[in-house]
Amino acid sequence: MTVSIGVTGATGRMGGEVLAAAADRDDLSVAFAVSRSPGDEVEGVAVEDAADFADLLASNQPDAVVDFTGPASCIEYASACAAAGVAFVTGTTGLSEGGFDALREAASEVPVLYASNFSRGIAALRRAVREAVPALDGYDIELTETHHNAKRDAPSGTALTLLDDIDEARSSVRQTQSDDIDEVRGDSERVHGREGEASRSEGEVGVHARRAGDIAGEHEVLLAGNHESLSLTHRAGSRGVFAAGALDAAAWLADRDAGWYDFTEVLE
Ligand SMILES: NC(=O)C1=CN([C@@H]2O[C@H](COP(=O)(O)OP(=O)(O)OC[C@H]3O[C@@H](n4cnc5c(N)ncnc54)[C@H](OP(=O)(O)O)[C@@H]3O)[C@@H](O)[C@H]2O)C=CC1
Ligand SMILES: O=C(O)C1=N[C@H](C(=O)O)C[C@H](O)C1
Repeated sequence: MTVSIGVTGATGRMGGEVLAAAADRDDLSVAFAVSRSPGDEVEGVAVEDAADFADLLASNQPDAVVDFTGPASCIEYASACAAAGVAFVTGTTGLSEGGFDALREAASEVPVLYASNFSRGIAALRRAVREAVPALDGYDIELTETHHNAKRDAPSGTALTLLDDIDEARSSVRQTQSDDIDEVRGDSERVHGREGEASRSEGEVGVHARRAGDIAGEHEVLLAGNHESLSLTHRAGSRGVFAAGALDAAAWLADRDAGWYDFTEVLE
């Protein structure tokens, strides 16, 4: 069965990658693509007006929509998909708490899959981090992400996901050490960059965002103790890895029930 998809942000960096990757697959077809600046073709697909998104959903009835745009438009596209009964895959980062609430609301109507990073390498890095943090309990942790100079949000969505993984791994360590729930709870202090008098406090996680050139995406989690350190690093060589993962997710999500899904489920 061929899964048909709608693509948003077609004139953007990721939109173009998604259309290029879809053209190479025979399990997927592109029903339509939209942008706020329609007109030209991208990867041989006519780019239609984003203002007509709801009509395009109704007339094409795609199995899923793949979205890499911005926080405001992501929510608008998700609610249109919820109204039309179409599955929604998004990798858009920079969403606020309210934005995630709106996405979860859409998930009560249709299947929704959000991932801050659609690469298999980051999925493996996350597993490695969740293993390394308890194994190196008490080590200092610093997270550095590097992206192209046009990225809007900082820290990256992936960095935020990794920080949550670190907190979760640390609280599972505390759980094995204490029965007192107040001692177990609590996220690490996140220190974004350092300047001047800024000595390190125990347990904080340093977070560093670099923006330069056309780097597709790099994330490093550094764990350092006395006389040893462990550096876990992922480098995306091109945006194709993200597009491939998002299309895998769309193919997987298309016939699911309404609900909130995770990219790790696609990889199982
Ligand atoms: N999860 C993952 O694996 C990955 C996630 N991303 C995320 O995907 C998103 C898009 O990245 P990228 O393609 O590089 O960005 P671009 O700026 O190149 O493209 C975004 C496109 O979205 C459209 N858009 C619509 N509304 C908005 C809005 N309110 N704000 C911004 N753009 C809007 C724009 O097209 P138009 O105005 O014509 O509609 C634009 O072309 C980002 O949030 C990025 O962090 C990126 C790579 C991988
Ligand atoms: O904007 C990007 O380019 C990327 N954004 C995602 C993020 O914010 O983590 C994923 C990837 O690193 C590329």
